[in-house]
Amino acid sequence: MQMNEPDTHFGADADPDRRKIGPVILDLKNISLSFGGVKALTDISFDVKQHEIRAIIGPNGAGKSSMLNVINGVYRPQLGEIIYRGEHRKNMDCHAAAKSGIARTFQNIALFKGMTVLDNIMTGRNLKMKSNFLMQALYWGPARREEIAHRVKAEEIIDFLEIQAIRKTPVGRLPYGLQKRVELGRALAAEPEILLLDEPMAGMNVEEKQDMCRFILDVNDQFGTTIVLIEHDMGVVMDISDRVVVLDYGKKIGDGTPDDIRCNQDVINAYLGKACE
Ligand SMILES: Nc1ncnc2c1ncn2[C@@H]1O[C@H](COP(=O)(O)OP(=O)(O)OP(=O)(O)O)[C@@H](O)[C@H]1O
Repeated sequence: MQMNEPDTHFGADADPDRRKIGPVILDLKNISLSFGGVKALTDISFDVKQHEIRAIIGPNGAGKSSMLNVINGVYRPQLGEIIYRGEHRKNMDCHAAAKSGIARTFQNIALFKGMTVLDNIMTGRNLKMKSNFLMQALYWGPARREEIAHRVKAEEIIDFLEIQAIRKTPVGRLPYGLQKRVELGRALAAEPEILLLDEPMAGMNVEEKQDMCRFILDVNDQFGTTIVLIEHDMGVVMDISDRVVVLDYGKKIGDGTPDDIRCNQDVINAYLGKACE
């Protein structure tokens, strides 16, 4: 498969010293996942360090989205182990993963198109809400105070993502690049420790990609959020990632810094298509 050429520099090269990369917080060991006869992942191991930007790349069907789905508990691997914040599990549980600080965006935008930007971002606060449905329906004392606090948080995210002007606009009316930004906002509303981004730049023009890169780097830098992202644009991947893991037909064929990956012959053969310069 042919990827986009690195047509621009996306700035802010990952600098592990400045950004204080921490210890491993997520360790995936020997993960295998099949759907009937289809082996989506075979014996995959890699880890994610606190505060790093970790990319997963590979051709279509390589197993990248399946890997994110294993990390946030949507898929349960048949073999392997996941160690998250020191706790060993055979698989993650979707709700527990979200509660314990793993948030996600999707390849195809998954927002409520008829709802405003603000309300979509508020849905990202759901897991943090303590008041029950009845209290919220009656908008009673504590529920009211709680909602105000959550709205303040949502507004902070809106300011951070520079989308104040569209906060009351229904999401379905926004151009694609802005919808992707709102989806990032909804994931940030959960105040995640690990943010999983599935092709955050897909379908964007160069300017929109530059904006999205800046926001991803700022989230990582200012909030200390660890980021795991799937991306096909190699210019973006090589510019913003600390480490890259490469999948091909469900197997791991490379793992290392962007420079290691650029010059890895298996990765060149399977995906990059040309030797490093
Ligand atoms: N729910 C599912 N049921 C059956 N097969 C699946 C399912 N999810 C993924 N697969 C299969 O697993 C393999 C890996 O798919 P996956 O979507 O993880 O790849 P990918 O690297 O994310 O591809 P792309 O870059 O096209 O999004 C494919 O053969 C796919 O058809």
